[in-house]
Amino acid sequence: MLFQQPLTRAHSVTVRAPGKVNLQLSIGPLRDDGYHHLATVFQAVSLFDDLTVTRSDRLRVRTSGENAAEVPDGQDNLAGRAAALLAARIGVEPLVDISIRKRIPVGGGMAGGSADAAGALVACAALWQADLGDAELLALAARLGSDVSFSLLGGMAIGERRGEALTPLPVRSTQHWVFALADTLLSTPRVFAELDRMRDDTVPEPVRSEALLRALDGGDPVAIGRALTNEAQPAALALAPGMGATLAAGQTAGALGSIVSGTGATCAFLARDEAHARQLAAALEASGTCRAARHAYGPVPGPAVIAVE
Ligand SMILES: C[C@@](CO)(OP(=O)(O)O)[C@H](O)COP(=O)(O)OP(=O)(O)OC[C@H]1O[C@@H](n2ccc(N)nc2=O)[C@H](O)[C@@H]1O
Ligand SMILES: Nc1ncnc2c1ncn2[C@@H]1O[C@H](COP(=O)(O)OP(=O)(O)O)[C@@H](O)[C@H]1O
Repeated sequence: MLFQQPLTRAHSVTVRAPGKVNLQLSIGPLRDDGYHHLATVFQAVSLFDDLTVTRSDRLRVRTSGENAAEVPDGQDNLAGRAAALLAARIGVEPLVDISIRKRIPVGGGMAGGSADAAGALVACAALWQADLGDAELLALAARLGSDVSFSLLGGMAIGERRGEALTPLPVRSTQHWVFALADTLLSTPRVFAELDRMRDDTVPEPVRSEALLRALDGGDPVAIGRALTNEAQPAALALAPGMGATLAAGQTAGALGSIVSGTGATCAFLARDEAHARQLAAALEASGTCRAARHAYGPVPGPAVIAVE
């Protein structure tokens, strides 16, 4: 059992849930159901949201931290939806206060909402001593959003279909990243719609990048940096052109790879090692092309219980 940590009548459970970056994002044609087939390589990274779930008389969600005002409350919040879905599945009332401390940039292409949903599944499963297997928890995750299954799994994985069909990848090395946080938020459906608008009718099915998988196998950061690709990037740049200057600043400062994270608006820069990442972060902040630059590393495990009361 990967995700469940049964507890005896705890009052509250705190979980730490990581964000993600896509090292490859290949996007097929628009499907009839409004989604796109993907071939992506997800990596969970050390930018974390902390989420505390406490027994209560009703379902509430409160958010604090950067851009908390942009995050909805209650069942519009993905963490609230996750708690309600799990409660319905196991036949209990979703009577919990969920308090989220956000560090993953909101609308940043780093799956913060999905991290919170996955964190809520783990925390509530522990609080309610839910007797579910990993496969069933992953299936609940997939119903909440395309990215939530990976947010639950953590580590590194290939994602296919909507992104929910996962093949875990072995971890051969640690990557050090700098994430340049933007002043703007980007909406995932808007970026996909812009991509569809920019493309002609002959979009091929997405394919896994063998070059990236080989580079990850070898663990050489220079090769990994060269193999980073993101087909959503032109659409994200069309909607948030300011990211162009951020990407250029990272390249000038010596990043091994510079890429929009998912559908943006965060830019991700690969560094040689931790010291190089700290230099890059300082150079990006000095460039004035982003709101802030954060060092993080990956892969890291999925949501983990860090406190029980
Ligand atoms: C693009 C990715 C890449 O990892 O990440 P972000 O940049 O948002 O972090 C994900 O696929 C985002 O996953 P997630 O945020 O869970 O998306 P969902 O809630 O399932 O879908 C939101 C909307 O995005 C579009 N969508 C999402 C996934 C997919 N495979 N095809 C799509 O076209 C659809 O318009 C859908 O209505
Ligand atoms: N717990 C949550 N955290 C962040 N955003 C959430 C959450 N629940 C719902 N949302 C909504 O999802 C939108 C995008 O979520 P987020 O995961 O931060 O970005 P992205 O999809 O770019 O990775 C937000 O603008 C917000 O309206």
